[in-house]
Amino acid sequence: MLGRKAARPAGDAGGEALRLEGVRRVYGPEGNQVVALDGVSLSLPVGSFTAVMGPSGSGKSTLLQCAAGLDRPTAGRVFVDGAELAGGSEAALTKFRRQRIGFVFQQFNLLPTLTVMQNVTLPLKLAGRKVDRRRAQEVLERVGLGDRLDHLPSELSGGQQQRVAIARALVTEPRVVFGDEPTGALDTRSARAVLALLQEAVRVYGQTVVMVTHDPVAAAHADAVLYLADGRIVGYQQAPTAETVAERMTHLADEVERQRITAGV
Ligand SMILES: Nc1ncnc2c1ncn2[C@@H]1O[C@H](COP(=O)(O)OP(=O)(O)OP(=O)(O)O)[C@@H](O)[C@H]1O
Repeated sequence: MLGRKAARPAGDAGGEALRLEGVRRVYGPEGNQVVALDGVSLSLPVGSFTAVMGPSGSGKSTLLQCAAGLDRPTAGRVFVDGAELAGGSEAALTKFRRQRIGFVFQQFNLLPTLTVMQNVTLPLKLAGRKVDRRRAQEVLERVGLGDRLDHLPSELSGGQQQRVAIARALVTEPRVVFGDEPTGALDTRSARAVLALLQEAVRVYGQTVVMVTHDPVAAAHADAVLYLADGRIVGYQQAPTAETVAERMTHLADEVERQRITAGV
């Protein structure tokens, strides 16, 4: 019903969606540098739902930005669906993102003067693709907003706005959808609805999702959790539950604190 990906069963990996090889991101001038990512390598299969967790400042957002082509690594390589997100011009990077990547932000980032339908069809327009209003409507129905097409974002609740943002991220059938704290600004009930939609995108439609979160309950909706500390991957957990994630996060925070004290930082 929703195009070529619709029938892909959950768990039918069908290859690698995202690959990072030795990704490093250093901010700031020589002599005053911050190493935000310190050689991150990972491989995520198509149709996987991964949460990224770690203490504040561990590099989660930087990882997402580098993987999504919103930022350039200082060193290392990023591949999305087998294609390298390489040097090139800003325009080339933008084109790469528009063709292969969807992004959901904490603050929704909808355009306030465009209707729900216009917000959702915008990525198709920007990518120079046919604006298929029927397809956009189907995706909006999927997120439960089929009856709000002509409304402005300001006429919707936060949870509804985030569901529009999810529809906007899914409409181009991107290779990977990235979410940076997509439930961070929502109440518990709206957050649950958003997480259920992301799960459905993965399980029913074979989408690949990578989500940064601080919330163990949100992380437990993913198939696996990647733990970051000081710019490095320090753990990987499959079939997470809110309890096991919370426990690991507590240990991780204690461990990072101990190391910082030992290092005199
Ligand atoms: N533009 C920048 N310039 C300088 N340093 C930066 C910049 N962006 C991030 N950093 C630093 O890089 C490190 C990683 O930041 P990042 O935002 O990726 O962490 P995070 O795990 O997402 O943190 P939080 O959970 O608090 O959002 C931090 O030490 C941060 O201060």
